[in-house]
Amino acid sequence: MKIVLLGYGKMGQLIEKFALKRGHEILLIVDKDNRESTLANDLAGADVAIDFSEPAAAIGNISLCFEANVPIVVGTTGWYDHLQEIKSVCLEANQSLLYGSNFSIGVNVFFHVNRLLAQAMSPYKQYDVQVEEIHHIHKLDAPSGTAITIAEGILDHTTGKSAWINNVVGEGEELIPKPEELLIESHRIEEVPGTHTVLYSSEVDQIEFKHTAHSRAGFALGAVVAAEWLQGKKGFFQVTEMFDFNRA
Ligand SMILES: NC(=O)C1=CN([C@@H]2O[C@H](COP(=O)(O)OP(=O)(O)OC[C@H]3O[C@@H](n4cnc5c(N)ncnc54)[C@H](OP(=O)(O)O)[C@@H]3O)[C@@H](O)[C@H]2O)C=CC1
Ligand SMILES: O=C(O)C1=N[C@H](C(=O)O)C[C@H](O)C1
Repeated sequence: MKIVLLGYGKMGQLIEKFALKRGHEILLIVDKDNRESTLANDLAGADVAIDFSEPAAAIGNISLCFEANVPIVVGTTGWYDHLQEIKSVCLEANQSLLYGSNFSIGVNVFFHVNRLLAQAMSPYKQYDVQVEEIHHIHKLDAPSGTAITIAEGILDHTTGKSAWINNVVGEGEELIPKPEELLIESHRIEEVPGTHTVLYSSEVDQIEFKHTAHSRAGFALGAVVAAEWLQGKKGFFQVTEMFDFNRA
């Protein structure tokens, strides 16, 4: 595949390595030096674009790819308030987009089991549930996209909780969750790649369900595999659609 990289920071550079290893070609890199001047014409000839830029840049990059008729994989988080609007544009314009808050296999298994766990816990009202995420201090968005996906999985299966709220520990005044609110607690510590924990706590015990990324390799390889998966498909997809957990 001929790939355009939108964003060439920590993730973009690692994705380049995995893409080359898997026999792909990097056609164009769009980053701080050329992002203002990049036009749809510059993307001509690309099979796919992979966006790991920043929350404020994602929508512009998606529009650029739609204009250029180039399928796009979006790993950038923090733009999900615009998801429905982008989905409509994508479908109306017959374009291809795959997005995911987390491309690692481990986290996608975690998403699946998180839903099963929420279902199993739903009758036991003596347990309160909370999500915790830990990331590096450079992260621009909070809560993490992964934590939002986890929270949505819990909210879908937990009666009595209707929305999530977020506290970034050490930043501003901490919100006290109401019983119907699901707390996502965010921590920003040194260079942590990404740790997510779901906690069910009662007076007598606690269940901790945790995923720890040891590096960014799982995210980067997953993004390249997602770009391969998207080839020849039209429509609006989530990374979870690449996995079939019902086989086991
Ligand atoms: N879905 C997943 O599996 C994962 C998602 N992420 C998400 O990916 C995003 C990037 O993460 P990461 O690589 O760690 O961040 P970095 O800050 O290391 O890299 C982002 C890069 O994007 C550049 N950039 C900013 N605006 C644009 C633009 N309009 N077009 C192209 N490039 C632009 C930045 O340049 P400059 O510094 O000059 O502004 C920077 O080099 C984040 O939103 C993060 O949450 C991260 C890991 C996994
Ligand atoms: O910014 C990061 O680093 C990460 N962002 C994604 C998120 O917001 O969930 C995925 C991963 O946890 C790393």
